[in-house]
Amino acid sequence: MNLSSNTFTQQLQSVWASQGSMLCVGLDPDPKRLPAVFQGKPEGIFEFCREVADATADLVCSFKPQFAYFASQRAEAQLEKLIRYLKNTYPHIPVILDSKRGDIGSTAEHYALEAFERYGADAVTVNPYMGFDSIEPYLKFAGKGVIVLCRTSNPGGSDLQFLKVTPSGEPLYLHVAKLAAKEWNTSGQISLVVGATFPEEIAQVRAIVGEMPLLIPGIGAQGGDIDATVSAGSIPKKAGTGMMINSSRAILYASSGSDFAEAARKVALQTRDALRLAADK
Ligand SMILES: O=C(O)c1cc(=O)[nH]c(=O)n1[C@@H]1O[C@H](COP(=O)(O)O)[C@@H](O)[C@H]1O
Repeated sequence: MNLSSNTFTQQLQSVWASQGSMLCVGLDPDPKRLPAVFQGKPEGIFEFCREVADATADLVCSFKPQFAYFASQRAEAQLEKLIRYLKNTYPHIPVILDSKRGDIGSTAEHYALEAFERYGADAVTVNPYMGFDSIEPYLKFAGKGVIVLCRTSNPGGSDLQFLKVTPSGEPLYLHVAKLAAKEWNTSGQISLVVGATFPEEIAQVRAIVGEMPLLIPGIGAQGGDIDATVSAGSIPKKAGTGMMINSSRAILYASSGSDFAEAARKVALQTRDALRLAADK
């Protein structure tokens, strides 16, 4: 295990305890859905995300800005500014850059520099399809979190992730979970993505990975069931820990009016409380 202080995993342990929340608010600023006041404004994307973050910061265990929403709008500078703002204002809340990168080692080195040095994220999502040498460059950044796609929340995830890949008939997503937990995670930096839309698979993954943190998108707009998700992903005797359960659109676009921040807070509060209730069952 990595013993350097304030690692992503340690940040998570502290924030689960101090905030009493497993909610991750996803920052996916869709230009078509931004409230009118931000449309066409030079730093409208940054300002929208900042206001939602300020309205929900006491309710979350992490924030997860999604890279594509910024890059498609030529708003990488606003993403940099947003992560800097979040880290300065809420240093106890880990920021996950969701960019789902995956490439050969020499290129992955630059994706890792992008995530951890340019953007200053605490963790990044990565695609394991190209194997360990495509993940290794991220692990060289001691203490940073590397969140590997395992069983994704989308329906098409089954196309490949369910293929049986071992003589014993193990599906690919469980093979990824095993590799990640038993071979790749020598420094304790790895977490896995499993979708809230597939609670049975969350339980299978949890059984393999022990106490490894899970990023679980798919509640809210994708319809994942909160009770089933929390029950499947819980760590025995450690209720309220082990999961970053993401909701983006249901919180960000709870209202398209001038009350968007208040409405986002209301949905975030309901979601955090539903997650807490489920954990206490
Ligand atoms: O890695 C992710 O965050 C991710 C993995 C996955 O399997 N499914 C998934 O929806 N996501 C991301 O989680 C967010 C879900 O957004 P909502 O469906 O609006 O809550 C989006 O930013 C997705 O890109």
